[in-house]
Amino acid sequence: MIPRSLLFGRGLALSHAFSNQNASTVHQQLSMTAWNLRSSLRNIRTLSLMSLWPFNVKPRDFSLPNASWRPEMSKAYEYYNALCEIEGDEKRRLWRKLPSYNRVLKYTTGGVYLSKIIQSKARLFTRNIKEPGAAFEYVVFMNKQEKRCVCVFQAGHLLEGPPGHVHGGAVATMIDSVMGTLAGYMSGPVMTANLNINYRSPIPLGSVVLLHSALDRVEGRKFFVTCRVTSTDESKLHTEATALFVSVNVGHLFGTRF
Ligand SMILES: CCCCCCCCCCCCCC(=O)SCCNC(=O)CCNC(=O)[C@H](O)C(C)(C)COP(=O)(O)OP(=O)(O)OC[C@H]1O[C@@H](n2cnc3c(N)ncnc32)[C@H](O)[C@@H]1OP(=O)(O)O
Repeated sequence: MIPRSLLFGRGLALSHAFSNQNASTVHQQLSMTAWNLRSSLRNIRTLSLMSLWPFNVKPRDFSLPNASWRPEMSKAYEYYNALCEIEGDEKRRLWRKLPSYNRVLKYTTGGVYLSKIIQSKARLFTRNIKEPGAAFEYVVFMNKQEKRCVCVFQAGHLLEGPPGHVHGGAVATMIDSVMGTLAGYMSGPVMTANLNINYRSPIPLGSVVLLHSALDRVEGRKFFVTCRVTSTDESKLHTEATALFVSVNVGHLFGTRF
């Protein structure tokens, strides 16, 4: 049953509308009531879309182009996207564009620290700002055969560190995410064990850069990965990094080793 407070927002009730008001006020209030009813139904629909049931909504793919992308971002995207379409045969394609969602898993159980409410509210750090272009705008292209990937990254205004430039932590976040995505793509679930970064030149806020990441070597569960952040024409080096990722079982990720 729909609660009365939802149907008649702002305390507006039909009985009240008909008792002491003149006709035009009654008409106005009836319109308001209809409006409230419509907006309540909209609310209910929104609530159902927000539910934890995993199969009712197609999640937004944040890696697709949007209006906030600068021409340089679109150009780099189109370049790598064209590489993805070179081979007709799906299996023989060297490059793949990875989709990107704002949740790692729709709903997970078994975490020792997370309540179900926190789990349901959890969002991927790099995708938790909905406003297009405000923060991390990026897309990853993967080349599994060559054990490398390229990420096109446009740094939004919310990522400021030094005036007019991107925060070093935001750069580190992107580097960790891209290297982690590569290691994870090659091996399954991984965690960052070690990350070393050399900042060579600051990245202007709002600019577009490329992150080139490669799998250097594998030793048992250890995946050694490198990353270079450059301008889109690759003439300028912004950042260099190396990292160690250790493959883990799913239980480790959720805090329950089984
Ligand atoms: C799944 C869904 C995917 C979704 C995609 C979303 C994309 C987003 C991607 C986002 C990505 C973001 C990613 C994130 O942000 S991950 C979040 C940040 N990372 C962490 O919180 C990790 C915390 N650490 C641990 O959990 C454990 O220490 C790990 C799992 C790393 C290892 O503990 P474990 O008990 O399992 O293994 P082990 O201790 O036997 O060690 C194994 C081997 O590793 C060597 N070793 C360990 N540490 C170091 C070190 N610091 N330097 C050098 N070596 C080190 C060690 O000597 C040994 O070598 P060997 O003796 O065998 O030779």
